[in-house]
Parts: sequence; C-alpha cells; structure tokens
Amino acid sequence: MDNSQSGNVDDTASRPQHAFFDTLLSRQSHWPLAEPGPSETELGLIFDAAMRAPDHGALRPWRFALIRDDARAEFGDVLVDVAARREPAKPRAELEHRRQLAYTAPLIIVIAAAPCADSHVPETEQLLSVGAAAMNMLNAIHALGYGGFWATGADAYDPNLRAALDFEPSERVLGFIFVGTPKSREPSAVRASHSLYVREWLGRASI
Ligand SMILES: Cc1cc2nc3c(=O)[nH]c(=O)nc-3n(C[C@H](O)[C@H](O)[C@H](O)COP(=O)(O)O)c2cc1C
Repeated sequence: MDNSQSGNVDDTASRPQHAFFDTLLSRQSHWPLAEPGPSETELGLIFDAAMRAPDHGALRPWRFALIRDDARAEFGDVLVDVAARREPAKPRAELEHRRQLAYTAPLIIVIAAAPCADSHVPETEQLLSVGAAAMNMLNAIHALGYGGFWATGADAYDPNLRAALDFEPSERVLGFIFVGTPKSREPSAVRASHSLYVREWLGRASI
C-alpha cells in the first residue's frame, strides 16, 4: 500500500467506481442547512444505507427518530425545557435561544442506540455499529445532493431529552444528524493525508 499521498482511483477503474469514489471522497459536513430536505423515497434510501452497517450478532442496535415539519416547534420547546432543568438558576429568557436549533435544518434524525445487555457482543461494538450506520447515512445524504451535520452537545446526553423523545431509559441518544440543502457550496475542505495515521506492521521482529 502506498501511504505517501491521497488516493486517486486507478485508470483501470470502471466509470461506476470513479463515480463512487468521487462521491465518497467529496463528503463533508454542511451547516447551516435550508429547505428542501429529502423526499420520502430519498429518506428510504438513507435508512437502507444505515441497514448496511456491519452489525456483530445481527443485533440491529440502532434506533432513529425523525423530527421535521410542525414537530420542530415542540422540539424547540423541549430544548428550552431540558436546558432549564440543567441550569435551574438561569432565567428562562436566557435559554430561549436554544429553541432556534430546531429550525436549523428541515430534518433532524436522532441517532440512538439500544444496546443489548445480555449479548456476547460488547456494548462498545454495538455503539460502533450505530456509528457505522450513521456514517452510511451521512454518505447517502451526500450522494443524494443534500448536506448533513452530526452534532451532539449536552442535549444529546441529557436523560430528560431522551425521555422527551420517547426513548427507553436503556437506550442512548448518540447525536442528531441535521439534514437539508447546503446554503452555500463551499470548496471541498482539505483533508489530512492518511499517511499520518496509517502504518505497516512488519511483524514483531521488526522493532
Ligand atoms: C459523534 C459525533 C458528534 C459530533 N458532535 C459535534 C458537535 O456537537 N458540534 C460540532 O461542531 N461538531 C460535532 N461533530 C463534528 C461534525 O459532525 C463534523 O464532522 C465536523 O464539523 C468536521 O466536518 P467534516 O465532517 O466535514 O469533516 C461531531 C462528530 C461526531 C462523529
């Protein structure tokens, strides 16, 4: 493997391979996001991509909730409410701005995990599986021409928010993917060379 530079698809690669890597290697996060969001058909593709994540033990540890349309107003209320419970000393008026987050994209996909406690598969692997599903969704969102942004923050880990979104106490919110149309198409962000993070292991005798 040549680690010296960013990869280019070989000349012998097929047209679909070129197209695939053009898409994969141009994904980046976008913020803020405007209308429109994905159609129902496109959403189906995005979730089909999630179902392609590697999943030890076929536990299907992922759970997703969609927040869009009028439900965003209620979600805005929830964001203010949970912030007020976290910071009871703060005047509610100072927390009102948190409501805006609900309107920063046409669609918010809540990413959650439902780890199976009595499985031989360690919880870490189950969480990684949910992360892989989320990554597949980000790539699908990008392939469809939309922008996505995965965010967490204090809200994601707040048990009051988890409850307000109807997740079980045993389930864990791992973040929110904001989905919509990028307001601007920035030039592709420069990425670190993978060579900084990849090395060849040559056997124990080599050190
Ligand atoms: C699990 C997870 C949680 C994240 N949470 C936040 C967050 O709360 N706020 C933020 O600015 N970026 C967050 N990020 C990073 C952004 O999603 C994004 O990756 C980053 O802005 C870099 O953009 P890029 O995806 O184009 O490299 C998170 C990423 C991951 C994987």
